[in-house]
Amino acid sequence: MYCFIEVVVPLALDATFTYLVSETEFDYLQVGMRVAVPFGKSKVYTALVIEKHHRKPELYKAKEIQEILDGGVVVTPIQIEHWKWISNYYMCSIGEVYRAAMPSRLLLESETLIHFNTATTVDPKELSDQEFLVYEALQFQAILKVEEIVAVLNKKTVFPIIQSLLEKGVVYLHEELIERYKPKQLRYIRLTEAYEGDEGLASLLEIVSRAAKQREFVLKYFQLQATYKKPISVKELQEETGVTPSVIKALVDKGVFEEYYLNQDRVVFQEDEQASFVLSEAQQEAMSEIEEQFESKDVVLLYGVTASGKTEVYIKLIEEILKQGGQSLFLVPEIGLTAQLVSRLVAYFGNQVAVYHSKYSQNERVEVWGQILADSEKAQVIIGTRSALFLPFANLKLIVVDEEHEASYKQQDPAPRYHARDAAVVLAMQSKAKVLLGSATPSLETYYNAFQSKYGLVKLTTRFSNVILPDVVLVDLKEKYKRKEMTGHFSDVMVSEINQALSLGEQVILFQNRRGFSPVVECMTCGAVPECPHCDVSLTYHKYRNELRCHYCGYASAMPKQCYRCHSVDLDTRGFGTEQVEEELFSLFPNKKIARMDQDTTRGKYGFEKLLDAFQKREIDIMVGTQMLAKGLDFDNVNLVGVLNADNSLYHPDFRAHERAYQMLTQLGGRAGRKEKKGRVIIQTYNPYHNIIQQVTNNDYEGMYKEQMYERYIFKYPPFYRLVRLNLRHREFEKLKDASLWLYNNLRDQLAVPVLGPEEPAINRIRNQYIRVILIKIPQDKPLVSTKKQIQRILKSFEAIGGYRSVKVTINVDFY
Ligand SMILES: Nc1ncnc2c1ncn2[C@@H]1O[C@H](COP(=O)(O)OP(=O)(O)OP(=O)(O)O)[C@@H](O)[C@H]1O
Ligand SMILES: [Zn+2]
Repeated sequence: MYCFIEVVVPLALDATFTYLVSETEFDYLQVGMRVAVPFGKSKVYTALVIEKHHRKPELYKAKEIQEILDGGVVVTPIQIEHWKWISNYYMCSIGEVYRAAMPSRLLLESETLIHFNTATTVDPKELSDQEFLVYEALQFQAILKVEEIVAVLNKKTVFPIIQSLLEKGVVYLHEELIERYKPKQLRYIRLTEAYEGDEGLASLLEIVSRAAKQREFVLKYFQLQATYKKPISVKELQEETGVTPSVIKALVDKGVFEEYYLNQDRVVFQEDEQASFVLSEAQQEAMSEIEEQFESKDVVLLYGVTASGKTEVYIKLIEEILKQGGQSLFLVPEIGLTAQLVSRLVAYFGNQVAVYHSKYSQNERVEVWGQILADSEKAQVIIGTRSALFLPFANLKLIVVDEEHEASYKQQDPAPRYHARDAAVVLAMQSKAKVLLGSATPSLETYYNAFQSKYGLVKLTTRFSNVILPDVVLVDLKEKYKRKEMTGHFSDVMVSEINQALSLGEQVILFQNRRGFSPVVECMTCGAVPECPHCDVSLTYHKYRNELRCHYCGYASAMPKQCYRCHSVDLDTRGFGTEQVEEELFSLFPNKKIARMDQDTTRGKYGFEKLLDAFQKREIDIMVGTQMLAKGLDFDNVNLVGVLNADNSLYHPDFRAHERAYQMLTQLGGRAGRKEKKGRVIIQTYNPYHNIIQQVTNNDYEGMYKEQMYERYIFKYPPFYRLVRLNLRHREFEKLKDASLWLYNNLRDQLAVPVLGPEEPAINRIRNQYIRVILIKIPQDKPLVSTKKQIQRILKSFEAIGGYRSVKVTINVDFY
C-alpha cells in the first residue's frame, strides 16, 4: 500500500500537497513535523505535515519527500486547527499563515540566503566534516544560497547542516539582516567547567594563591553566588565587590572564568519580594466576578476605567492559572509597551515569564518556541504582541488581551490579515482556555458582545487609589483666536495650566496627532501644494531636516524655495505637527526640558524605551507626542494632559472615526492623575459642542456607545454587518478601472448582499500604483461561510481572465 502525507508549503497557494513516503517514514512521521520537499521545477521548501493517508492524488504523480527535519512534533494539532480557521475566516491560504507563524529559521528553503557571520567565535575544529566544507566555501563567498550549499556538499539534504551552523552562530539568514533590533545584552562570567566541584575548587585556589586580589574576588564571587542564586552580571559584580575590570580580565585569561552574554529580558529572573501586592476591595470583587463568569462564559470583558488597576487583576488571575499548572498568554498591542509590563510581570512571577515579539532575534524565537512547546518552567506566562498567538502552546488556559480596543491588534499587511483579539477568542475555544479582554474604552464590537451576553462583563469603576477621574476643561479655539488669547497654538488657559503644573514640580503630557512640523506647504500666490510624485498625498514639511516627506512611501525632497507651479517664493505652511509644537514650547518654556515622542524620535534602537525611561526618571518636564502617548502608560507624576487640537481626529473618512476619537481622548486623559491627586485634561477644539467631545468630557461611554451603535445600524456597519474589502492595484489607470468594474459587476450580480464600489479611495495612488476599492457588506442573517466561498469563486474567474492577471487583489476581512 502506498503511503502519503499531506503537507502545507509556506506559499500563498490555496491547496495542500500530497507527497510519497516509505512505510518506515510513514510510521515515524507525525502530524506537526516538518519535512523538506521538492517543489516545482527545482525548489525545495520546508513543509508541514498535516495529515497521513493512503489516498493517491488523482491529478498529479506524488513526488517523494527529500528528508524529515524533526525528531518530534514542532507544531501542535491545535495550532493546525487554528491556522485553518484563520485561513478560512480571513480568506488567505494556510501556507501564508504557516509562513507568518513560524520563526524563519524553521523555514529554510532552496532560495534562502546564508550569510557568513564574521563575528563568529567558533573554532573550525569543532565543526563536523560537512559543516567545515560549508564554512570553507563561505571563506570564498560570504553569501551562499541553500542550493549552492547543495552543490558544495554534493547532496540534497542539507537543511540539518545549515540548522546546526545557525545554532553554532557560524552563519545567519539573510532575513535576519533586516532585524535591526539588537536586544540589550549584559555581560556575565561563570566558572569554567574545569574549576567546578570540590576538586576544581582546590586547583582554583592553587592558581590564585599568589594573586591576592584575584583570590579575594573569587571568594567574594562564591559568597555572592550563594546569596543571589542567579547569574550576576559583571557590572553587578564590580559594584558589589569593588573589583577592577583588569582582575576579572586576568581570571578570564587564565581560564578560570568564562564570559557569556544574556539579553536583559532573558536573564533568569528571580521574583522580587517587593512586587507582591494585595488587591483593593474593588479589584478583589472584580476578580471574583470574573472567575464566576468564567464558569459559564468563555470570554469576559473587564471594563475598568483608566488606572483602575486592571493589570493587577490580570496578574492575580494568571497566578491562579499557574497554580493549576496552565500556561497563560498576555497579549499587548505594541512592542513599545512590553518593557513596562515585562518588568512588572517578571518581578512578580520570576523566570516563568517568556517574551515573544517581532523584535526578538530568530535564535531567541526558536528558543522560546521550543520552551512553550515543551511546557517548560520558563514559559508559563508568555507576553507578546499579536504574533505570539501563533506559538505552540502545550497547555494554554488563559489569554489576556490588554487594551483590546487597540487597532494594532489587526494585521493589515501582508496576509494573514487577522485580528489578534478575535483570533484569540477562537484559539481559546480550540484550546479549552478562557479569554479576558481588558479596556477602559472597549471597542463597540466587544461591548456589543457583552451586551448580548455572548461575553461576560465585569466593571471596575474606580481608580485604584480612589482618585477621582480627571476633570476635562474645553477651550474653544474660535473664541480664543478671536480674542487674541493665543500664543502660537497655545491658548492662555493651556499656558497657565502648564505653568502651574511645572511650578508644582509635575510633568506634563501634550498631544498633537500629527508628526512633522506642518503637514502642508502651500503657495500663497497660486495655492499649489507640493505632492508626492508616487502617491496621491501632499508632502509633509519636516523642519529639522528642512525637507518634504511622504508619510506613505517615505519619498523625501529638499524644501523647495519656490512654488513648483508659479515660481512664487511666497510659500507658507498650513496646519501643524509635533515638531512645531515642540518648537513653540522651547520659546514658551525656555528653561524646561522638553521632549518629543513620535515615529521620528523613536525610530532608533530603544528610542521609545529611552524616552519612557527619561520621563519616568523625571528628566523631562514636558513631553509632546502623537497617539503613542495614549497607550497604557503609567506615570505617577503627571496630573496635566493637554490636547492641542482635538478636531483632526474627529474628521476622518472612516466609520470608526468617532469611536476612535473617543477612545484616544479618554485614554490620553487617563494618563493624568493616576496616583495621588485628581488630574486635569485641557482639550483645545473648534467644536466644543461636538457630541464626542461632550461625551469625553462627561466620561459618557454609554452615551457614545448608544449613539455610535445607532449610526452603525443605520449605515450598515459592524457589528450589524460584516465587511470584506477588496483592494485592487495596478499601474495603469484604465486597466484597473476595467478590471474593478468587471469584478464589481460579477460580485453584485452573484452575491445576495450589498456590494459597494468600485471606489477610488481618498488616497488613490501609492507607490505609483492606482487603487480601487470594492466593499462587500454581509448582514448578520446571511451565511458568512458560503458568501465568502462565493467571493472566492468569483475571484478565481477574475484571475482566469488574461488581461486582468496583472491586477493585484488583496482581501481584507474585518479590515477596520
Ligand atoms: N492592588 C494594587 N496594589 C498596589 N498598586 C496598585 C494596585 N492596583 C493598581 N496599582 C497601581 O495603580 C496604577 C494603575 O494601575 P494599572 O496600570 O494596572 O491600571 P490600568 O487599569 O491598567 O490602567 P490603564 O487602562 O490606564 O492602562 C499602577 O501604578 C499600579 O501599580
Ligand atoms: Zn509617496
